[in-house]
Amino acid sequence: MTVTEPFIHLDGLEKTFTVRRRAGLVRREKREVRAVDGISFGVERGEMVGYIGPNGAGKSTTIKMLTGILTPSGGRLRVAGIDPSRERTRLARRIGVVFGQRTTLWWDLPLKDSYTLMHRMYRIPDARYRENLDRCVELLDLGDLLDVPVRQLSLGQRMRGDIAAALLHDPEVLYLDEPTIGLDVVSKAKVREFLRDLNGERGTTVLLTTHDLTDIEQLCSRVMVIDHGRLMYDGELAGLHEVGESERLLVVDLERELPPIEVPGARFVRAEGPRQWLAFPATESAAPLVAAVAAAHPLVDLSVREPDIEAVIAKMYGGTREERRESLR
Ligand SMILES: Nc1ncnc2c1ncn2[C@@H]1O[C@H](COP(=O)(O)OP(=O)(O)OP(=O)(O)O)[C@@H](O)[C@H]1O
Repeated sequence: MTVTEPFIHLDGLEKTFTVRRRAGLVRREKREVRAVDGISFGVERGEMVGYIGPNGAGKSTTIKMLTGILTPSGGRLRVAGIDPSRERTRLARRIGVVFGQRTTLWWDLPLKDSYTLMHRMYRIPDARYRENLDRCVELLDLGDLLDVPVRQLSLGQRMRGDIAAALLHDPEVLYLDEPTIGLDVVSKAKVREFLRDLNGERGTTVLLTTHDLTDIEQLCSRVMVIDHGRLMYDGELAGLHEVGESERLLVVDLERELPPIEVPGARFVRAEGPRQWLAFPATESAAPLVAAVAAAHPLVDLSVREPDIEAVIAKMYGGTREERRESLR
C-alpha cells in the first residue's frame, strides 16, 4: 500500500539567516539566526489550521517558504506535491496569500482595476473570473467599493479587498497572515464568516497566522504553536488551554463601585472604579459565570477577553521569553 503525502508537508524544515552586525568601529560580526529550526507537520486538503506564536517565532518565515518566496536552508517541503522554491510560478496558480500588514492591491487604482489586472496576470478563464468576483463582491460586501482607489479604503475594506484578490484564481490553499489585525469587531466578524463559508463550501485549505485567539477559536479545529523556530504544540485549541492552564477574563461594568465579586469558578483579579476583572479557566464556558454575576449584581455591561498568545505560551513552558530561549538551547 502506498502512503499518500499530506497536501502540505514539512519535514525537518529549516531556515537560517546570516546577520552581520557591527562589533566595533570597523569589525563586523556574523551571527546566525535560526528562524525555522526543524519543523515537521502535515496538513490535509480542506483543513483549516491556526499557526500561532509570539513575535519573531518564525511564522512569516515559514509562510514565505511555503509560498516559495524564501528557499529553505534544510529539510523538505511540498505543497500539493510541488517544491515551492523550485516551482514558484506553477505553485502561484494554486495558492492565495493575504498579508494583513501589506496589500497586494494597486494603491492608486480603483479596486476593480486591481482585479482586472489579476484576471490577466493569472490568465483566469473569463467565466470563472466573473463567477468568483461576483461571489466575493457579494459575500465580502464590496459592491460600493469597486470604484474607490485603494488608498481611500479603510483598513477593514482594504482587507476584504485583499482577500477577494487572493481568491479570484480559485486557489486550493489560502495563507492568511494576520487577516483581522486592526479591524473593528464588525469587520472581523465579516471576514471570519467569509472564511468559514469558503472552507465549508469550496474545501479551501487554510493556514492562518494570527495574534487573535478568537480567530482560531471561531475558525480552526487545529492549532500549531511555534516558538523560536520550533513546533511546540499541535492539536486542538482546547488542549492548548489545558496545557497552558490559560484563563479568560470577564470584564464586568457595574452600576457603581462595589466590593470584589465572588462567584464560584472565577477569581477576582482587580477593580477600577465600577469595573472589575474576573479570571476563569479558558476551557470553561463563560455562560454560567455571566449568569451568576448578572443574578447577584447590578450590571451595566460585560465582555469576555481571550488570553493573549504570549501569556498562554509563557505559562505553557514557564518563565520569560529569555528563559524559554535558554531552555531550548
Ligand atoms: N530576512 C531576514 N534576515 C535576518 N533575520 C530575519 C529575516 N527575516 C526574519 N528574520 C528573523 O527570523 C526570526 C523569525 O522571524 P519571523 O518574521 O518569521 O517571525 P514571526 O513569527 O512571523 O514574527 P511576527 O509575529 O513578529 O511577524 C526573527 O528573529 C527575525 O528577526
